[in-house]
Amino acid sequence: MSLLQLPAASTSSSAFLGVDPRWRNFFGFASSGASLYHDASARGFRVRCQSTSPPRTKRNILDNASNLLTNLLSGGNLGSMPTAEGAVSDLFGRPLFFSLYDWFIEHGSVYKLAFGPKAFVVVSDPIVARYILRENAFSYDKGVLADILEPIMGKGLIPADLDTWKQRRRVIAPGFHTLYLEAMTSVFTKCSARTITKFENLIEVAKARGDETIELDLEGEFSSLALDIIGLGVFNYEFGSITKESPVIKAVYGTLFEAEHRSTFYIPYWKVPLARWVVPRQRKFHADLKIINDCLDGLISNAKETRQEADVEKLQQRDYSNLKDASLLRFLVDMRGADVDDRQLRDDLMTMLIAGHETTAAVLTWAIFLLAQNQSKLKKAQEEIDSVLGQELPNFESIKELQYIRLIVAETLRLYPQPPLLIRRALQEDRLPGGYRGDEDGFTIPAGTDVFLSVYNLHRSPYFWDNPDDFEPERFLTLRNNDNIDGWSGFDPSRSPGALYPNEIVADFAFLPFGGGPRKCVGDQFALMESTIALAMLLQKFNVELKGSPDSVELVTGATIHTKHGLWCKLRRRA
Ligand code: HEM
Repeated sequence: MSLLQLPAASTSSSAFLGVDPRWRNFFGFASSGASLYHDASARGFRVRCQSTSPPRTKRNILDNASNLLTNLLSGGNLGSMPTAEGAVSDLFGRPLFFSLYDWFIEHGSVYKLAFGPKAFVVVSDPIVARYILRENAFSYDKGVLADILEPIMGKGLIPADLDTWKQRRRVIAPGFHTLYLEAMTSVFTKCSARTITKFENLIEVAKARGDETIELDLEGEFSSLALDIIGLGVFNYEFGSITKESPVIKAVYGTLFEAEHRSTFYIPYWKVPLARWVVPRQRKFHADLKIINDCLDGLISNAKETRQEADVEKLQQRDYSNLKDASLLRFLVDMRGADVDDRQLRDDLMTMLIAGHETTAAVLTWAIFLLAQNQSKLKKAQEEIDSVLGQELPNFESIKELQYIRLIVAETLRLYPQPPLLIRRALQEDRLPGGYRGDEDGFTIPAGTDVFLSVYNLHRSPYFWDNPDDFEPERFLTLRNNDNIDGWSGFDPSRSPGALYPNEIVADFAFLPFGGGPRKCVGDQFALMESTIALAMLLQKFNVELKGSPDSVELVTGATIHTKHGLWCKLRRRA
């Protein structure tokens, strides 16, 4: 087989960008541009809007052009690195991360994926991942991911330049302190209870027709639940999306849809001059952004008007039971010495809204998908829930006792990591260490090289996991210690004493559900507790089966792995 060649531009809607539509899903590793959010955004509305993203400067354009050039040139300059040669058909009809897995098995844990002169380094190795994410983290930035997200998240933590990131991370991370997380468990419980009530009401209606079972798209329901939770937890805003649709909710879905669409395109079409005024989808996107930004601006100005300044240590000791607003925004505004302009705050909030919404919804979706196919494990989960909770609601303390549910959440993240790939770009020439299965001496990569860290490959690697494709939450209790692999310390829970959930430290970077190193997810504990509570409350009340066969649930990926047509399930009240 020969190296992939870029096909010629076609005459389709993408043609004005010079991109063959067959290549449009390349960067986002998607098999389809369609998504869960399509309907919500398609029913959107238009509002005349002002610019909400930073002005395009000559400098920006030059930087992008020079990045692209460096990257193109680096393609042929990766020395002796094994090269994946695939057929174009490998890229279509299924998400690219499946092909990246096949090439990993064939070529080893560090290989070059070449597309004509363009090349990416694909890493599926814990030693190299640890090096890039932790040991030499500041020699890499987010590369193409930042290009895609910057118009939406501005200088929020994910796309931020290093200086801004350092400043904001220092302020935001302490916001996720223990008392805040404890206060959040009542938000998780309250919102999950609303979802449960909705299902119970639907079952009552079904009963009136003589039916005990309802059929519904749980992915859609989890998306609403996660949106309501992130709104309350991050900026004390009640989306109420479980029961209603509002312009702000529509705008959030519209923005998410566009973010996903952008992540599935190779060329940044949104940077084409005048596109935002001429292309209807771009106009709608900017209108949606304006609606969200207006809403966030209102919340920020309210929070500032009621500011009660205090030192960070004092804020972390607040009596949350007496606070009307326990949100992260309250914390960020009240923190002494952390004054920041409204625009930065808005970028922070927008980043957390997007980073914390779809990811958690995806965890719940795939957990149910896996459990529905493993009814004995679902029963085991329900037995634990019955013995820990009975008919009571969960709280902060019960999370500690819901061990099996926590392991289900971790195992779901192993099999369906969100996102399946982490993206980096080398800021300078670097020497990657030898991996466990690659070149002993490692490889040199030039500045500008785009690196894909395949979390999916790491999590399903036959070299680190027994029966890697099987759903076995229990595996985390008996992980083998592969200390015969040079440079990798194996699995060892004692490296992370007190951790409630398996993490990258325990696995020495063979398990990366939230990344690792300084850019590790700042909301990991929030998300894990949210998923544990929502799952426990659902299984406490209902039995779940898939409506169709597991094979009929098609996967698509943008930033996260989700289904093409929803996760249609049958729900029945437990006796
Ligand atoms: C199950 C749910 C979640 C998953 C799987 C997840 C996963 C991740 C991963 C893998 C990263 C690292 C990305 C990289 O290194 O390129 C990340 C970063 C981040 N996540 Fe999460 N996340 C989740 C929930 C949340 C929540 C609930 C929030 C906020 C409330 C959040 C906020 C962030 C932020 C701000 C970053 C950027 C951190 C930085 O660069 O300093 N995430 N997330």
